[in-house]
Amino acid sequence: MSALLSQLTAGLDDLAKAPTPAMSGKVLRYDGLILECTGFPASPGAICHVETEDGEGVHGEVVGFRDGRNMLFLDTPGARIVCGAKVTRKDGGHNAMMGEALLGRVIDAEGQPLDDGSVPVGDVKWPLAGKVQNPLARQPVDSVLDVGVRIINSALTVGRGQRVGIIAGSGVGKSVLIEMMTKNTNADIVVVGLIGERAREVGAFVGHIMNGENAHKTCVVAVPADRSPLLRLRAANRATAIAEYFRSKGKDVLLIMDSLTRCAHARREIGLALGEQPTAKGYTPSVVSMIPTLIERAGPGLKGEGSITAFYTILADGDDTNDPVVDTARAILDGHLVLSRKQAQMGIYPAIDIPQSVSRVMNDIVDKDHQRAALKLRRMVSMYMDNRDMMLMGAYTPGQDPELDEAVNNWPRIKNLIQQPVDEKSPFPESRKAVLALSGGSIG
Ligand SMILES: Nc1ncnc2c1ncn2[C@@H]1O[C@H](COP(=O)(O)OP(=O)(O)OP(=O)(O)O)[C@@H](O)[C@H]1O
Repeated sequence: MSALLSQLTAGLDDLAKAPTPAMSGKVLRYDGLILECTGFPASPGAICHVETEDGEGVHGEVVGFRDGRNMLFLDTPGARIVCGAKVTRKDGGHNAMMGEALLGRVIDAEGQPLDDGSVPVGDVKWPLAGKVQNPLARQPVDSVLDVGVRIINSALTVGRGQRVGIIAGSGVGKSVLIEMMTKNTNADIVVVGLIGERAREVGAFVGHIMNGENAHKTCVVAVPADRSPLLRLRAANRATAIAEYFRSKGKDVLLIMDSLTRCAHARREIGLALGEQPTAKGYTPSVVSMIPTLIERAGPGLKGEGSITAFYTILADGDDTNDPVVDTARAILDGHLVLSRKQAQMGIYPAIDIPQSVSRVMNDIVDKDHQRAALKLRRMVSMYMDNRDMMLMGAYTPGQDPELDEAVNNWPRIKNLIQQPVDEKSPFPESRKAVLALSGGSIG
């Protein structure tokens, strides 16, 4: 017995004397963005500190290793790094601290405050890349999430756990729409990821949503366009991780990611810098795999958990709705809202193009009367919009097509249903009543 004990003690002593693996290396190659250093144990996603000539130091994320060397993508492109500079591994690359302290706060990709408050201190460690869930164990999407926007609640009803794209060109009212949802939803928690937007816009947007009645249950993660692509992707992961954390606590979370396209651009920048082959519109294969990975993290939770209802804004450059990001996202999302420039030009806001938009879960979560009324509204809008040019030319004569006549006669009421000022809230029961009243269903 005593021999075994002394053997064990000796073993422990040896272990204590063994050299700990070096957690630092020296810069060998640097092209202004990607850095290679002598290898040390660090998996992709780990954060390292790199010494700079001016003594400030910068951070980089390990994106891989090759021939025994670590490759880092820097969060400060063009930093003054010299050959042989020291690279040291830091903690905190893979996890983030979560807790109630995040609510009512605006933070950056690293979890540092962008508002006037102190660093929000969480008490639970959560992986930034998310926790893998058994898809079969997830709850179904079977109840309505009230987003407070009449046309969405009534004609494109969103379910708790649904993932929806907002596809739009520039300046057609995306930001105002997400501001309305953020302020008016009845979700328990709202998480907004502002990724790669203009800094001025970020400030204005945060100012608006953090003054609403939902501000106390809202967390914003913001990284403007001028920051490194790495930070932009980190912010998207952090926002999703925060939503996952609150879902695991049984909360129904509304996650808004503005924009998925800028996340794709960030991934493209990193992929190209690492030598990936560009495909359509310069997007690299890693972009196509990143989009489903990010979107699949949202959705309903496991039994006893809450849900993440997610909206991803997708920029249709030049109003091209066949963009690869639009295509990839549309295939995996459970619905999309297309914002129409034509409708915005007519001054009808929110400029949601009803015939082109779809909520794939609506029929599972609303009653039959509501479904019929929404379908009728869709037909009337489509009829009116398709024949509008003819009417403007004076070629429309009533009495030739009863469906078109009905759409024309109802147009002022349809417009009233769609139009909603920024500061107006339209709860789900009221929105449902409005569409049933318009389409002649029983309101009951
Ligand atoms: N519900 C609304 N009621 C009245 N006006 C609106 C509404 N929604 C949008 N607008 C008008 O549309 C303009 C553009 O909206 P917004 O800034 O949301 O567009 P965007 O698509 O986010 O633009 P960008 O692509 O530049 O970020 C607003 O300044 C406002 O005049």
